[in-house]
Amino acid sequence: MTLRIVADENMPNVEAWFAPLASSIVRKPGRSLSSEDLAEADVLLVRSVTRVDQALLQGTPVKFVGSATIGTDHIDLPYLQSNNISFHHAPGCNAQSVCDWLLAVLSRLHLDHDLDWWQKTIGVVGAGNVGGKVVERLKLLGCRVLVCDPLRYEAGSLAEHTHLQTLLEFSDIVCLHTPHTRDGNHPTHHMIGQAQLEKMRAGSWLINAGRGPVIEPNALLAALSSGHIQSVLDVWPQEPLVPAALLNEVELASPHVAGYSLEGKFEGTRMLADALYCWAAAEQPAKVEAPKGLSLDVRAFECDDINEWLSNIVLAVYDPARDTVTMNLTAAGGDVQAEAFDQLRKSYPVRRELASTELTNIPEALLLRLEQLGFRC
Ligand SMILES: NC(=O)c1ccc[n+]([C@@H]2O[C@H](COP(=O)([O-])OP(=O)(O)OC[C@H]3O[C@@H](n4cnc5c(N)ncnc54)[C@H](O)[C@@H]3O)[C@@H](O)[C@H]2O)c1
Ligand SMILES: O=C(O)[C@H](O)[C@H](O)COP(=O)(O)O
Repeated sequence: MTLRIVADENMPNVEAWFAPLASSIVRKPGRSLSSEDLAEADVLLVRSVTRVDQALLQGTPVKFVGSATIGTDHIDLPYLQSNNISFHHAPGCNAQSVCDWLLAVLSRLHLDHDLDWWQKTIGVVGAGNVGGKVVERLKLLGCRVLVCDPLRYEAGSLAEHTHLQTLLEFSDIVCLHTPHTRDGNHPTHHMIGQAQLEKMRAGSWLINAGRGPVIEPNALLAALSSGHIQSVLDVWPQEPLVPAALLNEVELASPHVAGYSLEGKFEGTRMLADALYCWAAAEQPAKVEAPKGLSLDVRAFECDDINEWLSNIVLAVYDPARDTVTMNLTAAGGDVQAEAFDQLRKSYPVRRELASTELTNIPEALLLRLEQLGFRC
C-alpha cells in the first residue's frame, strides 16, 4: 500500500518513519490547515492546534487521522467514527516530559521563593498518564500528595480520591493535569473559578500544565492581583493569545511546552507510526532513536545546601526561567499574540528529559535523591 500523507510541519521524524509507506509526504502549518490541503490525502497527521472535524474532512479522501498528542479536544471523535475514519493518538507519549517540567518548576520555586516543596502538601488534579506519574514521583520524593480524579475513582482504578474542594483547601501547591471537557458528570471547563480559588490557601501555588480553559481567566486574574495565590502557567485560558495582564501576574510562564521534550516528541511520532503500519498491515522500519542526552558533572553545581545543589542540577537540564524570559521578551510589555505564541512553540529549543542525562562525579550523599528525581545514576 502507498499512502498520500499530509503532516503538521512541527512533527519530528515523519519522513524517517513514514517514507516506506508513502507516495507523498506534504508538510503544512497545523493551525491554518484547510480541506483544500487534504484534497489528495489518505492520511492526516496533526498536533493539538488543528481542529479536525467535518469542516476539515468532508469531501476529502482522508481515511486515517493521527494526532501526536495525548489531548483529543481538537478532534471531533463522533464525526470520525461515524464516517469510518480511523483515529489514533499518543497517550502517555509526553507524560515524562510534563513530570520533568514540573520538577524543574518546583526546583526554580525552591531557589527563588524558598519553597521547600518536598515538605509540602501537593494536590494533583487529574491522575491519568501525566498526573499518575507526577503523583508517583512526588510521593517518592517525600511530599504529602492529595489526588482528585472522580472519573478514575468512580471507575475503580484509583484507590485514594480527595474531593476538589478539600484538595484546594488543604494543598500548598495545586497541579492541574486534566483535559478540557464540557460534557459528562465531571466537565473541566472553568472547573477552577472564583469559588475554588477562594478555597485555596493564602499564598499557595496553582500550576496548570493541562489545558488553559480549565481555569476561569477573570477569577484567576483577580486571585493573582489580590495576592491571594501565586501561579505558574504552561497553558493559557485564551491560548494562543496570552494577555499582558495575566502574563504580568504569573511567576513562571511557558508557551504550552511542558510536553515538549525531545523524547516526548519522538515518542508521539513513533506511536502514530505503530498505529499506521498496523492499520496498513505493513512492516515497520527500524526505530528512530533519540540522540544521546546531556552529560553533567554533579560537582560543578556543588553548594553547601544539598537541596540547592539538587535544584541546580535539575535546572541545568531545563530551567523554566528561560521560557519565562522568552515569553516576556516576546510580549515586550504587551500581549503575546497568537502568531508569536505559535512561533515560540515552533522554534522551541531542544529539551531533554532527566532520565536521558548522564551524571558523572556523583557523591554518595546525593545518589538516592537524584534517583528519586528521575535521573538514572
Ligand atoms: N502542557 C502540555 O504540554 C501537555 C502535555 C501533555 C498533556 N497535556 C494535557 O494534560 C492532560 C492530561 O494528560 P494525560 O496524558 O494525563 O491525559 P489522560 O487522559 O491520561 O489523563 C487525564 C485524567 O484527567 C482525569 N479527569 C478528567 N476530568 C476530570 C475532572 N473533572 N477532575 C479531575 N480529573 C479529571 C481523567 O479521568 C484522566 O485520568 C491532557 O488531556 C492534555 O490536555 C498537556
Ligand atoms: O495534548 C498533548 O499531548 C500536549 O498538550 C501536547 O504537548 C501539545 O503539543 P502540540 O500538539 O500542540 O504541539
